[in-house]
Parts: sequence; C-alpha cells; structure tokens
Amino acid sequence: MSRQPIRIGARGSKLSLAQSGHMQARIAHALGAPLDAGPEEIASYAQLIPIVTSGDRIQDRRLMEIGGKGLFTKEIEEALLDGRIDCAVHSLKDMPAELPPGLVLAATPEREDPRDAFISKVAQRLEDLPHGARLGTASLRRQAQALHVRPDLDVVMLRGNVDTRLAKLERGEADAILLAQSGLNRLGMGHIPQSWLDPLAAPPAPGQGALAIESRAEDVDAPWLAAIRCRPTTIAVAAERGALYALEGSCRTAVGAYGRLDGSRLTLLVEALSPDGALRVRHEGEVALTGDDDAGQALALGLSLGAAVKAEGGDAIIALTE
Ligand SMILES: NCc1[nH]cc(CCC(=O)O)c1CC(=O)O
Repeated sequence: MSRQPIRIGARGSKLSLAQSGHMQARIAHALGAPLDAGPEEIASYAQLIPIVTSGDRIQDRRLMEIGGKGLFTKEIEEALLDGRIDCAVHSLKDMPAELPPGLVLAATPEREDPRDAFISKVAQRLEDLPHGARLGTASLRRQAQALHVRPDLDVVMLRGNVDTRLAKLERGEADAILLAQSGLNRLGMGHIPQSWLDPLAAPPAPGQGALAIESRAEDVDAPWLAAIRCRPTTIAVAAERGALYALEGSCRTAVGAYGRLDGSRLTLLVEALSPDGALRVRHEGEVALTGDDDAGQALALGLSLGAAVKAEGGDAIIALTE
C-alpha cells in the first residue's frame, strides 16, 4: 500500500513540539493508525518535520520586536507553499486575522482548558495577594484585568516562554504570574497552578486554549482535516475572533472574549479594558444557531459585540505604546 504520511511542520520550542506531537497522534489515528500504535507506526501516518524559524534563531529582543510575530511564521509558510509540509500547528490566539494567499486556517480541534491560571508562592488566588504585590505578565489583557480587581498591584514586565516565566517567578522577580492553563497542560505541568481566573469574570484571550491547523487552501476538503475539526470549538472561536477583528484596528487593546455553546445556543462575553484596568466595557450576547451557517452566525455575533464594546470604550481602551 502506498500512503504518503501527512507532514507536520514543527518548531523546536517545547510548547510547539508538544502541540505538534499531540496533533501528529490525532491525525495518525484519524487516518486509521491503531490506538496502540508505536512511534514508528504513527510516523507512517503523520510525521513531524522540524523547521527553524528566524524567531527561533534570533536571540536579540529588539530585533524580535521589529520583526514581530511574523518571524515565527515566515519559514513555516514557505514550507507549506513549497509543498515540503502539509500543515502547521499554531496556538490560535497567536494567529493573525489574515494569512498569506494560498494558505488557510483549515481546522480547529477540541479546545483545551481556556482559562488563565494563577501561580504564586504567597497566595492561593489573585484576590488574596498582599497589598502592592508584584504581578508578572507581558500581556496587556492580563495586566488590565488584574488591575481592574486589584488596582494596588504592581505589574512587572515578565516575558519569555512558559519555562522562563516559571523560572523568573521562582527567582523572585514577581510574587505571582498568570499563564494559560492549556499551555501548562500540554507541557505536563497542569498541576502547578494554585487557582484559575473565572472566565466569566476575566474572559481569556480570543481563541485561548485552541490549536489552529494551517494548511494549503487546496487541501481544505481533505478527509484528515475533516477528521480533526471540532464543531463546538470552531463555533466558539469564530465568535471570539469576530470580537477581536471588530476591536483591533491598528492599535493595541486589552481584549477578552469567551464563547460557550449549549446545544444550539451560543453565548459570547466580550470585554475591553483601559491598560490601567480602571475602565472596563463589556457586552454579552447570544444567538440561536440555525444549522446552515453556524460559524458565520458566530462570527457575526462576535463582530457586533466587538463593535458595541469599541463604540462605548472609545479611545480609553486603546493602549498608547511607549
Ligand atoms: N502568548 C504566549 C502563548 N501563546 C499560546 C500560549 C498557550 C495557550 C494557548 O494554547 O492558547 C501561550 C502561553 C500563555 O499565554 O501563557
């Protein structure tokens, strides 16, 4: 039997490898690999192709800031367009609104835990931190949501991958940090957090916890892609990303969005905050999905709630970057 394995482009970072490895197994089983298949048999259905991106090579942070997120995607997208790989696995929350011509966001598999996790040696919950405690985060959304409930906190810039941020916490560079629980779960560190933010009190980043499979547009109807799609995830994240599109423009905004599907009823909570957390504008809405264009209805709900938040928040929710 001649069957070409699906080739998955994989960056070398721990989280990327964990995410790609997870999807390698999912795709292999979707294509018929037995549940007890070993690594070699899995690889005959789906294999990981290592790709080093400029972002992985460049260590200079100033260059990274100039190049932005594109530094991590350029080589992957070239490999997709050249036919060296068939798909790439991303964190949906890091995906731009628009992809290069010929490439599509082809599937969103089952979402992991979308919540933000609270990690600290001095408190069980964000609310319990001592007055003036240092919260380490590089996320404008996490900063604003934390300051909204605890304006006394001292937000300190804490960058880097999950391991780096945990090491900085350990070294005492902050009293507490917030991380996506999904990333921790995928790294086998899901037991670390002390507690979680309630997603209705502090909605996560749009798409947080979901993976996005990028592929060539011509492959979008392939059975292996159909097999890994998750309908409730696709609908929830379509709504959340709709809110993000409506709010983004060219400026940085602290945006949280949380979509939930209950039968055919989709509920979406959207909020935007001023960077200091003092102003918080939120709208919640729902739609009864009719079944003929659920993702389209979800996107429309997100766009309209996002536009409502933007209209009400105005300039106050736009962060003027230093
Ligand atoms: N911004 C970094 C980033 N991008 C994706 C994840 C993992 C979370 C996910 O799967 O959405 C993380 C780590 C974090 O936010 O703590």
